[in-house]
Amino acid sequence: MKRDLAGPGRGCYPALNPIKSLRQGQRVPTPPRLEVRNLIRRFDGRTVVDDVSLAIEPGQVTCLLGPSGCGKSTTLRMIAGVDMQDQGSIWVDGKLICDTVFRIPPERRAIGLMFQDFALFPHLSVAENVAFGLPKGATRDMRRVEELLDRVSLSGFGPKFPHELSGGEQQRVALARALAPRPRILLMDEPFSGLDERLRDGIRDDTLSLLKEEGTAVLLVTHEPHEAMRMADEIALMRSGRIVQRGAPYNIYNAPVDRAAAGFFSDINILRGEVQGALTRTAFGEFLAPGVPDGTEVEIVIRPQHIKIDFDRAGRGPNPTAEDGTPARATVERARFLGRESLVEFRMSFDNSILRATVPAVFLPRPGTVMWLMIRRDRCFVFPVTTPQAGDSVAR
Ligand SMILES: Nc1ncnc2c1ncn2[C@@H]1O[C@H](COP(=O)(O)OP(=O)(O)OP(=O)(O)O)[C@@H](O)[C@H]1O
Repeated sequence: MKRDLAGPGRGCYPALNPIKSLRQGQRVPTPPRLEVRNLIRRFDGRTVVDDVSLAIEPGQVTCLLGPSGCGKSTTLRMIAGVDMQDQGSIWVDGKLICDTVFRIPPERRAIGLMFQDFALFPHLSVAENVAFGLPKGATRDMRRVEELLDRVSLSGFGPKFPHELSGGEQQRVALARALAPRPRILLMDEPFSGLDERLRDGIRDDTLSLLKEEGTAVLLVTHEPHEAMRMADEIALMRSGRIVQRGAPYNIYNAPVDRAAAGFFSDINILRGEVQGALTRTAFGEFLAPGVPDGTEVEIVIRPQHIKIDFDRAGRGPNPTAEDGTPARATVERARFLGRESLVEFRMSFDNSILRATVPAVFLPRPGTVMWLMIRRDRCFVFPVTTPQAGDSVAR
């Protein structure tokens, strides 16, 4: 059945009601460039995408970030139209493009794709590769091709063939090819994963400025927190098929929703304690746990860079402060210089547990040295106890 997508009914963006809005003297809200609502996908009875909803504005880069197998690529494939959801709908500029009944085919979605294997056509020149998605015929807009090649710093490369280019150059051609038809939306699946580590950050930055210039709404899939922090206006953190947290990189990093979210972005230390009278006792003094019943175990998460180190003063540490709280005595187990920072592992006198601290300098105290540690209380997160995960340092 052919349906008029602009008209009322299923294809009409339900949040819009111009008449009502105008009566109230308000501006008509613009629908997001891309919106997915409650997408669900099951394979062999297993739910791999579980009620995923997202909205992306023009010029915005959203990163779908999560560990391998959490359902990121499957989400992208449904938006691209190469896989079908079992439930949920996909909307572009307020118009339905796909639900479980209605489906616009991939080639008519005006969505650009740049997937992991961005393979260029080997028998076509660079210019022909970039022109591939443009309307066919003699009038193909070669000015657009030249403009894009120039913009990805490959002007003059048009007559070359893909095998004559480096991996980074090929990636830039692939980006130009994806952007040539001016897609309203670009879906990128681990687009930088094949590149040399040293090249990546530069290419990420160049790609980001081009995407911003073009005003494209971008959904980028990655399992690398560093990449998401560098590229995203918004991160959607995904785990086991669900989006567990969404927000600006700063907010996701500084206000993680749970212990696993904190641990996804960096190494973490865990202090464990039992709540008694709304307080948890740790090596670093007492922490407030308001409203938590007595006897509940909680975890206090602290990143290694938020641990302060001080010297021993004949068996005493620094005086407690409001910001840092009570210092705790610890002995150096080992110290390593990692380039940008030094990583020092301490054994806590309080309970023999290990805590890791980083220092942005060369700092290599001898094993056995007694020192005092303080933790930035404003950088601690208190969560109910969950199962330990690889990489955690747990103190009790
Ligand atoms: N066609 C399929 N048939 C059966 N299972 C599938 C199919 N496609 C994906 N899966 C499964 O769905 C889950 C999610 O896969 P998906 O590729 O979306 O994960 P991902 O987060 O993108 O992982 P990665 O970062 O490793 O690419 C995986 O367990 C995968 O094995």
